[in-house]
Amino acid sequence: MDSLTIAAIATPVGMGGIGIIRISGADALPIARSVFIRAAAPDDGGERTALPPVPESHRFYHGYIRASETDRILDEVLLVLMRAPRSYTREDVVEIHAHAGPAALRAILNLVLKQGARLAGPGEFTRRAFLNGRIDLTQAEGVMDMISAQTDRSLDIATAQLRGGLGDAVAAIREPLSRILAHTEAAIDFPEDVGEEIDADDLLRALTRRVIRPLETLAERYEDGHILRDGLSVVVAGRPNVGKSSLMNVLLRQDRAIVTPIPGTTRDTLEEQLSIRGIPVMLSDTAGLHETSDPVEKIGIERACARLEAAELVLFMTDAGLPPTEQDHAICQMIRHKPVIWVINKVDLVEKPFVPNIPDEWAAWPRIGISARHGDGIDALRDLIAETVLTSSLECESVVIPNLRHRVAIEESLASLREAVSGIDAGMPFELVNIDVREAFDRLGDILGITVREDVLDHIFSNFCIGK
Ligand SMILES: Nc1nc2c(c(=O)[nH]1)N(C=O)[C@@H](CNc1ccc(C(=O)N[C@@H](CCC(=O)O)C(=O)O)cc1)CN2
Ligand SMILES: Nc1nc2c(ncn2[C@@H]2O[C@H](COP(=O)(O)OP(=O)(O)OP(=O)(O)O)[C@@H](O)[C@H]2O)c(=O)[nH]1
Ligand SMILES: [Mg+2]
Repeated sequence: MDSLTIAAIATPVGMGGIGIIRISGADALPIARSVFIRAAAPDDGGERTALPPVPESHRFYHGYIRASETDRILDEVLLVLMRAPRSYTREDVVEIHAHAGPAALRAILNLVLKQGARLAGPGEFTRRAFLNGRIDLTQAEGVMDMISAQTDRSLDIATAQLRGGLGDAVAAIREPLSRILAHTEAAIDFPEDVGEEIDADDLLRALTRRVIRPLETLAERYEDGHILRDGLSVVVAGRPNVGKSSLMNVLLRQDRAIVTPIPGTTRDTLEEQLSIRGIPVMLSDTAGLHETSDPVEKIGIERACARLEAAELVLFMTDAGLPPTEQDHAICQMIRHKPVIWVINKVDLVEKPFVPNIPDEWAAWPRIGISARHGDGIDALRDLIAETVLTSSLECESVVIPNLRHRVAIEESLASLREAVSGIDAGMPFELVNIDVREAFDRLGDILGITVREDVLDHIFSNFCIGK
């Protein structure tokens, strides 16, 4: 990566009150100077002036952006300089706060680029913050999650990560591991000095207690983090016509799915993201499950089954006015190992829902009567979903493992540590054990971005938006 000064529009495209152009690098100030003139301040005798030779850091200057060739004023702006290292990237940063409008901002950006800045790549400001040591890689990833967070809970996770929660947890495990590593390496390099002193039992105890167990605890939190980040996969399943699509619509508060009295209305799987009591949910409506010879319906039902396989919570729906059928029992066979809420729909049609001698499995599921058509019981259903999710898997702690990259690194680290342990148990020489310990240590370094490869960095930051 080059060390050129970079620039980009930092605010969203579109119309808004204010838009910000951000410039970072050694030339940020000279570039800003060449495009900016200060507004006439009364105590300057009404003269427009250039920026002072040494502008104050973190102070707003009021003025204009001027194209030097044409002398044309492009916009009235506020400009702020943040002197290295007291800036987001730890380089000199200049922000131009202009009127937001796609054309206006682009014109200013073009001017800045003409003065020698390069257009920033996706996430490049944050990448520089990382490379210059202001934040670790998990914090950089937290920045990204923060931007894409759509619900309060995913926001909580991103904020914790941004503050360094995960990074600190990993660093706290990496630290004792580094001491163990130093020890085993010394044993190799100077066997006559320390070789005798290393006690295999002590080593095993330290590895297990200080490293392996804390790492295992951290790994367990991945699932929770993933749910809060990508949304819990909730699938509505049941026979045709029980009201699945109606429930989808009422939960989404919009007419998303087609609803008709004709069984077999929903043919394909529909999927929408929503927030239920602050929990991000990916909700799927599926084709009614039953035996059919219709080839289109068949495909829809196959898709529904595939979706059910992957579901993290199933809303199993029956019709309050109808007795359970063979079909219902077949569906239950499919979902019996999953968390299920039994949703009895159309309670508006009956005095009492139809629940005669149901199988044990059904009886064990939390059950709720609703009317998807009239909205009865929907709030209670939302509560029940949140409660089921929170009590079954999600214990939202401040430190969770939110992405696959982290999980893979932790799993690899654990695998190497277990190798090391069995090596020590088997009385292998430290030279060999040390290879595994070093490997485990490096995988933890990957999480923080200490030992991570350039192409991995490219991949992570390519998911960012330009200007961040
Ligand atoms: N106008 C503006 N608003 C913004 C940002 C920005 O870059 N510009 N941010 C961009 O994401 C966020 C705020 N995050 C920031 C994080 C660190 C530093 C920073 O300058 N840190 C230095 C020095 C801090 C100090 O002296 O107080 C450091 O930590 O070394 C700035 C912004 C959100 N709002
Ligand atoms: N009375 C009453 N009718 C309902 C209720 N919920 C849905 N319906 C009606 O039941 C019929 C079927 O509803 P859908 O939501 O299309 O049912 P579905 O389960 O998606 O049906 P398929 O897509 O064919 O599997 C429609 O006529 C709805 O208006 C309810 O709570 N009460
Ligand atoms: Mg439907």
